[in-house]
Amino acid sequence: MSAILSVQGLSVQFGALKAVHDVSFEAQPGRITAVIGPNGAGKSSLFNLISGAIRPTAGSVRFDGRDVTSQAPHQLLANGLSRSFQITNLFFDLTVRENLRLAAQFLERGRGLFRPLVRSTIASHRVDELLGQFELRAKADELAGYLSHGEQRRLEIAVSLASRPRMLLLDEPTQGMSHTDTRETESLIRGLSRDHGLSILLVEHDVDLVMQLSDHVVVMHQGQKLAEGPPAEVRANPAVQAAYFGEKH
Ligand SMILES: Nc1ncnc2c1ncn2[C@@H]1O[C@H](COP(=O)(O)OP(=O)(O)OP(=O)(O)O)[C@@H](O)[C@H]1O
Repeated sequence: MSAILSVQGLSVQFGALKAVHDVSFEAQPGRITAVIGPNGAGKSSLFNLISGAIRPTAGSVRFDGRDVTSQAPHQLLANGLSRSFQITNLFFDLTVRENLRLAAQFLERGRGLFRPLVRSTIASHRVDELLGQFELRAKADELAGYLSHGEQRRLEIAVSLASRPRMLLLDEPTQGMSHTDTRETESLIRGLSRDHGLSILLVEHDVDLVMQLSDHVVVMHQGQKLAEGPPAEVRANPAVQAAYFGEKH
């Protein structure tokens, strides 16, 4: 199988600090790949490098065989790579439906200015589909700002998927969630991969979540890749235990 995402020698330096140093890994299509590591390991910086928020000092990011290094988020989206932050993509003073509608409008790009009816049907259909898939139909006409935290995170993921990307980058998708919301989000993410064939890269500090959810785990430590492999193998790695799991207990 050829990788959908390939990160090669990626590095970023803030002053003297090598926040990410020479990190390489691949993510396979339709699989859930996770990046974990203790506080300050460089996870967020790596996420920002891949999602185009910051530029690398060295290295490259290839998506679906194409060099996308330093591409802006909207260019990445046009190439099929979407990212979901922690609720920051939402407009709180718009309804759930309006938030989805705005994101789904991306599907109508390039279809010509003079075909408003066709364009509107495509976006409406996608909104309807997402309301059902993310169990937000009952909340469709509520303002996003009035939703519970868990519902907002669900809407945020739905917004990220509105344009039908092939890969989704998730930054700590369960941060600040209740236990119940975390379990629901976990099964939602699993469903996106298993039932919809979506490729997912998630950056997460919740080790238990990562171990249950991921097909492949990349462990970061002090800006570098410490290990990678299937969850059970990574968990059993003595270097990982010392650097990461050791810290937890
Ligand atoms: N824009 C920046 N300017 C300067 N230093 C930064 C910047 N962003 C991150 N850092 C530093 O780079 C290192 C890695 O930070 P990063 O946030 O990537 O780690 P992390 O693994 O996501 O940590 P956490 O789990 O605590 O969020 C840290 O020492 C951090 O202080």
